[in-house]
Amino acid sequence: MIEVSQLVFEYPGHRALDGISVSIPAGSVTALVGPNGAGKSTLMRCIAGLDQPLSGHIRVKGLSVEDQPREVHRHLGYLSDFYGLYDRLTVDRCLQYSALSMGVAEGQVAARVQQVAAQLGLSELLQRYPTELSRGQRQRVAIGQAIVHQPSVLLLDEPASGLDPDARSSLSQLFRLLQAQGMTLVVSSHILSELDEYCTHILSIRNGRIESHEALQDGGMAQTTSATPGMATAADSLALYALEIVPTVAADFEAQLRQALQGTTVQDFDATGKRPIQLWLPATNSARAAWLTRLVQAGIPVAALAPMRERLQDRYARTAQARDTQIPDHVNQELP
Ligand SMILES: Nc1ncnc2c1ncn2[C@@H]1O[C@H](COP(=O)(O)OP(=O)(O)OP(=O)(O)O)[C@@H](O)[C@H]1O
Repeated sequence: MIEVSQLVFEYPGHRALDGISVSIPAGSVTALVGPNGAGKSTLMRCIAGLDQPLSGHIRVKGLSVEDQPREVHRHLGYLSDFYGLYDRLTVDRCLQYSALSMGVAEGQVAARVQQVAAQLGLSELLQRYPTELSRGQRQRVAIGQAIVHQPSVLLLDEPASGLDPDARSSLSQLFRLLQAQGMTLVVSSHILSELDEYCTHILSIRNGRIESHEALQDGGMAQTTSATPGMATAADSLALYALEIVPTVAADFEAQLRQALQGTTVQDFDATGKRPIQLWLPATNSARAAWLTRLVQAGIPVAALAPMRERLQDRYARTAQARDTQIPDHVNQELP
């Protein structure tokens, strides 16, 4: 749906994107993450055709952003991190204006505005002016403006900043609904727990380069990964599981459990049985079954084993840890 190839973008004296190539599949919800200054907003602006890259190409729905920006805009919604609203137009007028400027046929504008207002809980606010709205309500109007023309791709830069927990939760629901309707979303946020709820992919960038781009399995409900992100083959891919054991009082049980789990990457260990042990197991059923058989034969009273989703926060930290422990190429070159 979005194809970015060898994208380079420079601000005067600063290279903000340094050879980004990525393919974002149709119907996915991609969390765009990275530290401050990584290049997230710049990448979104380039995809939206608002900034002209130095080199490289972007295609949205097969259309070239460089050559056909107007056509691309009809398929694309964009919410900037610093969005503006027309304070002298009512909410109704703001939405109408966006719809018309995005090419919605005049006869369909009123219906589209009503539909978007209902989706975003703005129906009661249509006759108000943006200056009379709370921050969260203004945010919803801005999102309404971005989706009123029913784009197939929606780019949202920090959409939940300044929203209260209720508003964040209804925003998550809205994103899930839009995805279910077939929309492709790219959402940047520093609040990983918020992205956790609805993302299917995580795209991590740093210093203008892609650090990792991974799919979260089953729309994110469970996830396979490798012990060393980015270096696994299909055969050695691992998935995160929750292992429940029957609470056991035997004095040497903890040692017995640790012994049985040796060689397995354990993310959260608890020998009391009060909370599940989180651990990485082979993603293939046969290999996992063999592991489980050995565990039971070792006398561990297994009560349940269930796939679980790794929190984005943990995944992000793990990727960063793997990066920090890798020996850079230039260090290798200096070795005798
Ligand atoms: N107008 C500008 N002129 C010069 N440099 C800029 C400009 N805008 C951004 N930059 C630089 O480009 C880099 C990427 O900025 P960008 O806003 O894309 O990062 P970001 O990942 O969105 O950061 P944040 O999480 O803080 O919003 C940063 O180093 C930033 O300082």
